[in-house]
Amino acid sequence: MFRLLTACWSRQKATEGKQRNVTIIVIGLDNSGKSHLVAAFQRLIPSKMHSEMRPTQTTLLLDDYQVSVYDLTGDLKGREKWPNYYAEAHGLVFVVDSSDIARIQEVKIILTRLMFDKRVSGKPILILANKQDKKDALLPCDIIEYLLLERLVNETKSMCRVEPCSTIRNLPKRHQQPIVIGLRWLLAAIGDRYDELCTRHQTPSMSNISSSKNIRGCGERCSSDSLSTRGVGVVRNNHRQHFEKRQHLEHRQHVEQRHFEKRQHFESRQHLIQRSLDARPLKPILQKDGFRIRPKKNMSVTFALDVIMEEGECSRKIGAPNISKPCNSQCYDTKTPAPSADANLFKARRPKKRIETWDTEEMFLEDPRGEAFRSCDLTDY
Ligand SMILES: Nc1nc2c(ncn2[C@@H]2O[C@H](COP(=O)(O)OP(=O)(O)OP(=O)(O)O)[C@@H](O)[C@H]2O)c(=O)[nH]1
Ligand SMILES: [Mg+2]
Repeated sequence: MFRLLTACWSRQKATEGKQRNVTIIVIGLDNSGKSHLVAAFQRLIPSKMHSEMRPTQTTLLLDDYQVSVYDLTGDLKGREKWPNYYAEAHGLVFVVDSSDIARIQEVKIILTRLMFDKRVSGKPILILANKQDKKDALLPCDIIEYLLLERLVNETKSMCRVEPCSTIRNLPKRHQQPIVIGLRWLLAAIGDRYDELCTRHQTPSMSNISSSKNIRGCGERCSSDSLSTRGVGVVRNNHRQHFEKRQHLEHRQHVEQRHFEKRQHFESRQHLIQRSLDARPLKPILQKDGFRIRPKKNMSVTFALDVIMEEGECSRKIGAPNISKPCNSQCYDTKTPAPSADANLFKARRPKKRIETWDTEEMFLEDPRGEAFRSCDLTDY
């Protein structure tokens, strides 16, 4: 009995030891389904911890992670508070109402600004194309094309996955699987760069404090030095003045150079943001010869930064110039098996295929000309 208890205790200790604390923020426009998503997390993930300490925060236990999920409101007032959470977050979940085509331009503006924020750039982002149960919902390929996501990923170096889903309760469980699959992908992406992401959210404040201290310390030292040299010969004084003048000049040149670089960086960023915000008409994406084009299969798409990855795997060479292009015609592998049964949902597994299909046959119209997948070829732009 004693041995059994000791074994249990040491196993518990070992589990605690390798558990990682992760912070994730859930954002997106108001009414996109963020709160429903968090409720779905709670329902689908058999976690022992559902902290009710703060209404916006939920704690989940999944695989080796203790995940603090912050559900932030998406109205204008709520959006003002988002930046307070950026530095803290290891990864982000961005929820899109795929059925609200009228607000897709707003989504584009918000997402572009978000991904270009220096506290967010480089962090993994899971984009959930929610409300796929609705008849006119945009598919991931439509959303990717309209948001110019491939370009955004390339320029901001944030790994990204688009997962179609539905968060409402009364749908069959298999329609909610992508939620957990997406979260697993996000956690795996965070786990691969965990130390870097942890230091990153400490670094800005720490370095600010230490650098400001250094500057002040240096200033104090200089003034005391100059006091101590008063009264020494005029020649030495001249030398010193000359030296200080030179130092001052060099410092000014350095500051000007930095201003110039900052300005250049700012201008190029503005240019990129503006380019990304240029609206592209949705009509050609959605219509062809008067027919609404709807592929029968709905699927998730992962953007990596270097090599083509398997689903759930993450890039180790962040910052490499190329990204994989999973969203081209070859990648829409219609033979890919549908996600496995519910029983496998919570097993820590790494499926073989990168593109996950999700059968939405009953939700979409038939494609009368069999041309559905043409509209998804992102290699054209
Ligand atoms: N059809 C359908 N409706 C959904 C789905 N998810 C959420 N909704 C509906 O969308 C509405 C808004 O959902 P919420 O979860 O409150 O949205 P939110 O993003 O938290 O909104 P804010 O907190 O105001 O930013 C509700 O009426 C939900 O019933 C979905 O998957 N399918
Ligand atoms: Mg909400």
